[in-house]
Amino acid sequence: MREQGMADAFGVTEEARAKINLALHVTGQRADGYHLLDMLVTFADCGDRLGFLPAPADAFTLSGRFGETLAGDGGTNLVIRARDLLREVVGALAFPVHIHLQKNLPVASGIGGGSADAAATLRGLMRLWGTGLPVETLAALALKLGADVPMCLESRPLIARGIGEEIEAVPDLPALAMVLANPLKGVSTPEVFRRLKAKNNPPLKLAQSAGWLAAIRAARNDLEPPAREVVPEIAVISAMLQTEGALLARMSGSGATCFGIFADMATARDAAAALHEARPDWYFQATQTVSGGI
Ligand SMILES: C[C@](O)(CO)[C@H](O)COP(=O)(O)OP(=O)(O)OC[C@H]1O[C@@H](n2ccc(N)nc2=O)[C@H](O)[C@@H]1O
Ligand SMILES: Nc1ncnc2c1ncn2[C@@H]1O[C@H](COP(=O)(O)OP(=O)(O)OP(=O)(O)O)[C@@H](O)[C@H]1O
Repeated sequence: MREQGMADAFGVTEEARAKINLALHVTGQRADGYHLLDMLVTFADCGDRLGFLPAPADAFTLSGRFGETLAGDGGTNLVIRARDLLREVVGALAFPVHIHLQKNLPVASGIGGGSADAAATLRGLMRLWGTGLPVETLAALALKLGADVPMCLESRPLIARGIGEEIEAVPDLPALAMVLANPLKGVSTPEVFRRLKAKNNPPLKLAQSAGWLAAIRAARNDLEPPAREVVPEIAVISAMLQTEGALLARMSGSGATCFGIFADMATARDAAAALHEARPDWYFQATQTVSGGI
Protein backbone atom coordinates (compact mmCIF):
# COMPACT_ATOMS: atom_id res chain seq x y z
CA MET A 1 0.00 0.00 0.00
CA ARG A 2 1.58 3.26 -1.13
CA GLU A 3 0.49 6.74 -0.24
CA GLN A 4 1.09 9.08 -3.16
CA GLY A 5 2.49 12.45 -2.21
CA MET A 6 5.17 15.04 -2.78
CA ALA A 7 8.07 12.64 -2.32
CA ASP A 8 6.97 10.83 -5.49
CA ALA A 9 7.76 13.91 -7.59
CA PHE A 10 11.47 13.49 -6.76
CA GLY A 11 13.88 11.57 -8.98
CA VAL A 12 14.95 8.98 -6.41
CA THR A 13 12.36 7.77 -3.89
CA GLU A 14 12.58 5.39 -0.96
CA GLU A 15 10.03 3.85 1.39
CA ALA A 16 10.67 4.01 5.13
CA ARG A 17 8.56 1.11 6.36
CA ALA A 18 7.22 1.03 9.92
CA LYS A 19 9.14 -1.43 12.11
CA ILE A 20 7.10 -3.77 14.29
CA ASN A 21 8.63 -5.58 17.26
CA LEU A 22 6.51 -8.75 17.30
CA ALA A 23 8.53 -9.74 20.38
CA LEU A 24 11.07 -7.87 22.49
CA HIS A 25 12.82 -9.62 25.37
CA VAL A 26 15.23 -7.62 27.54
CA THR A 27 17.93 -10.11 28.49
CA GLY A 28 20.65 -7.97 30.09
CA GLN A 29 22.47 -4.66 30.13
CA ARG A 30 25.83 -3.59 28.69
CA ALA A 31 28.41 -1.67 30.70
CA ASP A 32 27.47 1.52 28.81
CA GLY A 33 23.83 1.23 29.97
CA TYR A 34 22.34 0.00 26.69
CA HIS A 35 20.07 -3.01 27.16
CA LEU A 36 20.60 -6.37 25.49
CA LEU A 37 17.57 -7.43 23.52
CA ASP A 38 16.19 -10.47 21.70
CA MET A 39 13.69 -9.28 19.11
CA LEU A 40 11.47 -10.74 16.41
CA VAL A 41 10.88 -7.90 13.99
CA THR A 42 8.84 -7.40 10.86
CA PHE A 43 7.99 -4.41 8.64
CA ALA A 44 4.71 -2.92 7.48
CA ASP A 45 3.72 -2.09 3.91
CA CYS A 46 3.00 1.44 5.15
CA GLY A 47 5.42 4.09 6.31
CA ASP A 48 7.07 7.38 5.48
CA ARG A 49 8.27 8.25 1.96
CA LEU A 50 11.41 10.11 1.03
CA GLY A 51 12.41 11.84 -2.20
CA PHE A 52 15.93 12.89 -3.24
CA LEU A 53 16.91 15.43 -5.93
CA PRO A 54 20.21 17.16 -6.85
CA ALA A 55 19.96 20.84 -5.79
CA PRO A 56 22.13 24.01 -5.82
CA ALA A 57 22.30 23.79 -2.01
CA ASP A 58 21.20 21.25 0.61
CA ALA A 59 17.48 21.53 1.45
CA PHE A 60 15.06 19.56 3.62
CA THR A 61 11.27 19.79 3.36
CA LEU A 62 8.45 17.97 5.12
CA SER A 63 4.83 17.05 4.38
CA GLY A 64 2.35 14.41 5.53
CA ARG A 65 0.03 14.01 8.54
CA PHE A 66 2.91 14.24 11.06
CA GLY A 67 5.23 16.57 9.11
CA GLU A 68 4.31 19.55 11.28
CA THR A 69 5.48 17.71 14.42
CA LEU A 70 9.03 17.64 13.11
CA ALA A 71 9.12 21.05 11.45
CA GLY A 72 11.76 23.31 12.92
CA ASP A 73 13.89 20.55 14.45
CA GLY A 74 16.74 21.79 12.23
CA GLY A 75 19.84 19.61 12.19
CA THR A 76 18.49 17.16 14.78
CA ASN A 77 16.28 15.32 12.28
CA LEU A 78 17.65 11.85 11.73
CA VAL A 79 17.40 12.41 7.95
CA ILE A 80 19.87 15.31 8.19
CA ARG A 81 22.12 13.37 10.56
CA ALA A 82 22.15 10.41 8.14
CA ARG A 83 22.94 12.70 5.17
CA ASP A 84 25.82 14.41 7.00
CA LEU A 85 27.29 11.17 8.32
CA LEU A 86 27.20 9.52 4.89
CA ARG A 87 28.70 12.65 3.30
CA GLU A 88 31.65 12.48 5.72
CA VAL A 89 32.38 8.97 4.43
CA VAL A 90 31.85 9.46 0.67
CA GLY A 91 33.46 12.94 0.42
CA ALA A 92 33.54 14.73 -2.94
CA LEU A 93 30.86 12.51 -4.56
CA ALA A 94 28.27 13.93 -2.15
CA PHE A 95 26.84 16.88 -4.11
CA PRO A 96 24.09 19.07 -2.53
CA VAL A 97 20.67 17.47 -2.33
CA HIS A 98 17.06 18.39 -1.68
CA ILE A 99 15.49 15.71 0.55
CA HIS A 100 11.74 15.60 1.03
CA LEU A 101 10.21 13.60 3.89
CA GLN A 102 6.54 12.70 3.72
CA LYS A 103 5.92 11.93 7.40
CA ASN A 104 3.02 9.49 7.61
CA LEU A 105 4.06 7.69 10.80
CA PRO A 106 3.43 9.07 14.30
CA VAL A 107 6.60 10.39 15.97
CA ALA A 108 8.22 8.73 19.02
CA SER A 109 5.77 5.87 18.74
CA GLY A 110 7.76 2.61 18.93
CA ILE A 111 7.53 1.79 15.22
CA GLY A 112 10.93 3.23 14.40
CA GLY A 113 9.80 6.06 12.13
CA GLY A 114 12.95 8.12 12.63
CA SER A 115 15.15 5.04 12.28
CA ALA A 116 13.37 3.98 9.08
CA ASP A 117 13.82 7.52 7.71
CA ALA A 118 17.54 7.42 8.52
CA ALA A 119 17.94 4.02 6.81
CA ALA A 120 15.95 5.21 3.77
CA THR A 121 18.19 8.30 3.58
CA LEU A 122 21.31 6.12 3.49
CA ARG A 123 19.79 3.93 0.75
CA GLY A 124 18.45 6.87 -1.27
CA LEU A 125 21.63 8.95 -1.13
CA MET A 126 23.84 6.01 -2.07
CA ARG A 127 21.65 5.65 -5.18
CA LEU A 128 21.62 9.41 -5.94
CA TRP A 129 25.34 9.87 -5.34
CA GLY A 130 26.13 6.66 -7.22
CA THR A 131 28.21 5.23 -4.44
CA GLY A 132 28.24 2.05 -2.41
CA LEU A 133 29.87 1.21 0.89
CA PRO A 134 31.33 -2.03 2.19
CA VAL A 135 28.66 -3.88 4.22
CA GLU A 136 30.55 -3.46 7.51
CA THR A 137 31.08 0.30 7.00
CA LEU A 138 27.39 0.80 6.22
CA ALA A 139 26.32 -1.29 9.23
CA ALA A 140 28.59 0.70 11.58
CA LEU A 141 27.34 3.99 10.16
CA ALA A 142 23.70 2.85 10.62
CA LEU A 143 24.28 1.82 14.24
CA LYS A 144 25.78 5.24 14.97
CA LEU A 145 22.43 6.76 13.98
CA GLY A 146 20.40 4.53 16.31
CA ALA A 147 19.98 0.96 17.55
CA ASP A 148 17.06 0.35 15.18
CA VAL A 149 18.71 1.73 12.02
CA PRO A 150 20.60 -1.48 10.99
CA MET A 151 17.30 -3.43 11.16
CA CYS A 152 15.54 -0.73 9.14
CA LEU A 153 18.23 -0.99 6.44
CA GLU A 154 17.06 -4.61 6.02
CA SER A 155 13.30 -3.89 6.24
CA ARG A 156 12.32 -7.56 6.12
CA PRO A 157 11.46 -10.12 8.81
CA LEU A 158 14.40 -10.75 11.11
CA ILE A 159 15.62 -11.69 14.54
CA ALA A 160 17.92 -9.11 16.11
CA ARG A 161 20.09 -9.50 19.16
CA GLY A 162 22.69 -7.38 20.97
CA ILE A 163 21.19 -3.89 20.86
CA GLY A 164 19.82 -4.62 17.39
CA GLU A 165 23.03 -5.02 15.38
CA GLU A 166 23.22 -8.85 15.32
CA ILE A 167 20.73 -9.57 12.57
CA GLU A 168 19.49 -12.87 11.19
CA ALA A 169 16.85 -13.04 8.42
CA VAL A 170 13.64 -15.02 9.08
CA PRO A 171 12.62 -16.06 5.56
CA ASP A 172 9.68 -18.21 6.66
CA LEU A 173 7.82 -15.52 8.61
CA PRO A 174 4.61 -14.97 6.59
CA ALA A 175 2.85 -11.70 5.79
CA LEU A 176 0.51 -10.76 8.64
CA ALA A 177 -2.76 -8.82 8.51
CA MET A 178 -2.40 -6.10 11.09
CA VAL A 179 -3.80 -2.92 12.57
CA LEU A 180 -1.36 -0.38 14.04
CA ALA A 181 -2.95 1.69 16.82
CA ASN A 182 -1.53 4.70 18.65
CA PRO A 183 -3.12 7.18 21.08
CA LEU A 184 -0.83 9.92 19.70
CA LYS A 185 1.09 10.39 22.91
CA GLY A 186 4.83 10.35 22.24
CA VAL A 187 6.91 8.04 24.43
CA SER A 188 10.52 8.64 25.43
CA THR A 189 12.49 5.41 24.82
CA PRO A 190 15.09 6.11 27.59
CA GLU A 191 12.30 6.74 30.12
CA VAL A 192 10.67 3.37 29.39
CA PHE A 193 14.03 1.56 29.71
CA ARG A 194 14.65 3.41 33.00
CA ARG A 195 11.35 2.15 34.46
CA LEU A 196 12.11 -1.48 33.58
CA LYS A 197 12.14 -3.56 36.77
CA ALA A 198 13.87 -6.79 35.59
CA LYS A 199 16.74 -6.67 33.10
CA ASN A 200 17.65 -10.35 32.97
CA ASN A 201 14.55 -11.93 31.50
CA PRO A 202 14.30 -15.27 29.69
CA PRO A 203 15.57 -15.13 26.07
CA LEU A 204 13.38 -15.41 22.98
CA LYS A 205 12.66 -19.01 22.01
CA LEU A 206 10.43 -19.42 19.00
CA ALA A 207 8.63 -22.75 19.20
CA GLN A 208 6.99 -22.96 15.80
CA SER A 209 5.46 -26.43 16.02
CA ALA A 210 2.02 -24.88 16.58
CA GLY A 211 2.54 -22.14 13.94
CA TRP A 212 3.79 -18.56 13.95
CA LEU A 213 0.82 -17.04 15.76
CA ALA A 214 1.26 -19.40 18.73
CA ALA A 215 5.02 -18.77 18.71
CA ILE A 216 4.53 -14.99 18.80
CA ARG A 217 1.83 -15.30 21.44
CA ALA A 218 4.23 -17.25 23.68
CA ALA A 219 6.78 -14.42 23.46
CA ARG A 220 6.59 -11.00 25.16
CA ASN A 221 7.39 -7.33 24.95
CA ASP A 222 9.19 -6.68 28.25
CA LEU A 223 8.87 -2.92 27.67
CA GLU A 224 5.06 -3.03 27.66
CA PRO A 225 4.52 -2.99 31.48
CA PRO A 226 6.80 0.07 32.05
CA ALA A 227 5.33 1.84 28.98
CA ARG A 228 1.80 1.27 30.34
CA GLU A 229 2.85 3.17 33.48
CA VAL A 230 3.75 6.18 31.34
CA VAL A 231 0.81 5.95 28.90
CA PRO A 232 -2.27 4.28 30.43
CA GLU A 233 -4.00 4.49 27.02
CA ILE A 234 -1.85 1.52 25.90
CA ALA A 235 -4.06 -0.81 27.98
CA VAL A 236 -7.18 0.81 26.50
CA ILE A 237 -5.97 0.51 22.92
CA SER A 238 -4.90 -3.10 23.41
CA ALA A 239 -8.37 -3.99 24.74
CA MET A 240 -10.00 -2.13 21.82
CA LEU A 241 -7.96 -4.16 19.29
CA GLN A 242 -9.07 -7.40 20.96
CA THR A 243 -12.71 -6.32 21.03
CA GLU A 244 -12.46 -5.69 17.27
CA GLY A 245 -11.29 -9.28 16.75
CA ALA A 246 -7.50 -9.18 16.99
CA LEU A 247 -6.10 -12.69 17.48
CA LEU A 248 -3.22 -11.09 19.37
CA ALA A 249 -2.58 -7.51 20.54
CA ARG A 250 0.82 -6.31 21.78
CA MET A 251 2.89 -3.14 22.00
CA SER A 252 5.78 -2.49 19.58
CA GLY A 253 9.21 -1.21 20.70
CA SER A 254 9.04 1.23 23.59
CA GLY A 255 5.47 2.19 22.66
CA ALA A 256 2.96 3.52 22.55
CA THR A 257 1.94 1.91 19.21
CA CYS A 258 0.21 -1.44 19.62
CA PHE A 259 -0.37 -3.91 16.82
CA GLY A 260 -3.27 -6.31 16.45
CA ILE A 261 -2.89 -9.40 14.28
CA PHE A 262 -6.06 -10.28 12.40
CA ALA A 263 -7.24 -13.32 10.44
CA ASP A 264 -7.08 -11.49 7.09
CA MET A 265 -6.80 -8.00 5.57
CA ALA A 266 -10.57 -7.54 5.12
CA THR A 267 -11.09 -8.07 8.87
CA ALA A 268 -8.12 -5.78 9.66
CA ARG A 269 -9.51 -2.99 7.44
CA ASP A 270 -12.99 -3.29 9.03
CA ALA A 271 -11.43 -3.17 12.49
CA ALA A 272 -9.35 -0.08 11.62
CA ALA A 273 -12.47 1.67 10.29
CA ALA A 274 -14.47 0.83 13.45
CA LEU A 275 -11.60 1.97 15.70
CA HIS A 276 -11.23 5.20 13.76
CA GLU A 277 -14.94 5.88 14.20
CA ALA A 278 -14.65 5.29 17.96
CA ARG A 279 -11.54 7.52 18.38
CA PRO A 280 -11.06 9.80 15.34
CA ASP A 281 -8.33 11.65 17.30
CA TRP A 282 -6.08 8.57 17.51
CA TYR A 283 -4.04 6.78 14.81
CA PHE A 284 -5.28 3.50 13.31
CA GLN A 285 -3.73 1.96 10.22
CA ALA A 286 -4.54 -1.39 8.63
CA THR A 287 -1.43 -2.86 7.03
CA GLN A 288 -0.07 -6.09 5.64
CA THR A 289 3.44 -6.84 6.83
CA VAL A 290 6.11 -7.91 4.36
CA SER A 291 6.64 -11.65 4.09
CA GLY A 292 10.05 -13.17 4.77
CA GLY A 293 9.94 -14.84 1.39
CA ILE A 294 10.44 -11.68 -0.66
C1 LIG B 1 13.26 -0.18 21.77
C2 LIG B 1 13.67 -0.33 20.31
O1 LIG B 1 12.84 0.48 19.50
C3 LIG B 1 13.45 -1.78 19.88
O2 LIG B 1 13.43 -1.96 18.49
C4 LIG B 1 15.09 0.09 20.09
O3 LIG B 1 15.95 -0.71 20.85
C5 LIG B 1 15.33 1.57 20.32
O4 LIG B 1 16.03 2.00 19.22
P1 LIG B 1 16.32 3.53 18.90
O5 LIG B 1 15.06 4.33 19.04
O6 LIG B 1 17.06 3.55 17.60
O7 LIG B 1 17.21 3.87 20.13
P2 LIG B 1 18.50 4.76 20.30
O8 LIG B 1 18.25 6.10 19.71
O9 LIG B 1 19.69 3.98 19.88
O10 LIG B 1 18.51 4.86 21.90
C6 LIG B 1 17.71 5.74 22.63
C7 LIG B 1 17.94 5.48 24.12
O11 LIG B 1 17.22 4.30 24.54
C8 LIG B 1 17.97 3.54 25.46
N1 LIG B 1 18.27 2.23 24.88
C9 LIG B 1 18.09 2.01 23.55
C10 LIG B 1 18.34 0.76 23.00
C11 LIG B 1 18.77 -0.26 23.87
N2 LIG B 1 19.02 -1.48 23.40
N3 LIG B 1 18.94 -0.02 25.19
C12 LIG B 1 18.68 1.21 25.72
O12 LIG B 1 18.83 1.40 26.91
C13 LIG B 1 19.22 4.35 25.75
O13 LIG B 1 18.94 5.15 26.89
C14 LIG B 1 19.37 5.22 24.51
O14 LIG B 1 20.05 6.41 24.80
N1 LIG C 1 12.75 11.73 10.84
C1 LIG C 1 12.32 11.59 12.09
N2 LIG C 1 11.15 10.97 12.33
C2 LIG C 1 10.71 10.80 13.60
N3 LIG C 1 11.36 11.24 14.68
C3 LIG C 1 12.53 11.85 14.51
C4 LIG C 1 13.05 12.06 13.21
N4 LIG C 1 14.21 12.71 13.33
C5 LIG C 1 14.40 12.89 14.65
N5 LIG C 1 13.41 12.41 15.37
C6 LIG C 1 13.30 12.41 16.85
O1 LIG C 1 13.57 11.08 17.29
C7 LIG C 1 12.75 10.72 18.39
C8 LIG C 1 12.25 9.27 18.22
O2 LIG C 1 11.39 9.25 17.14
P1 LIG C 1 10.91 7.90 16.41
O3 LIG C 1 9.62 8.22 15.74
O4 LIG C 1 11.98 7.31 15.59
O5 LIG C 1 10.68 7.00 17.68
P2 LIG C 1 10.21 5.54 17.87
O6 LIG C 1 9.16 5.21 16.84
O7 LIG C 1 9.84 5.39 19.31
O8 LIG C 1 11.48 4.72 17.55
P3 LIG C 1 11.96 3.33 18.11
O9 LIG C 1 10.89 2.34 17.82
O10 LIG C 1 13.18 3.17 17.26
O11 LIG C 1 12.22 3.56 19.57
C9 LIG C 1 11.63 11.75 18.45
O12 LIG C 1 11.70 12.39 19.70
C10 LIG C 1 11.90 12.73 17.32
O13 LIG C 1 11.82 14.08 17.72
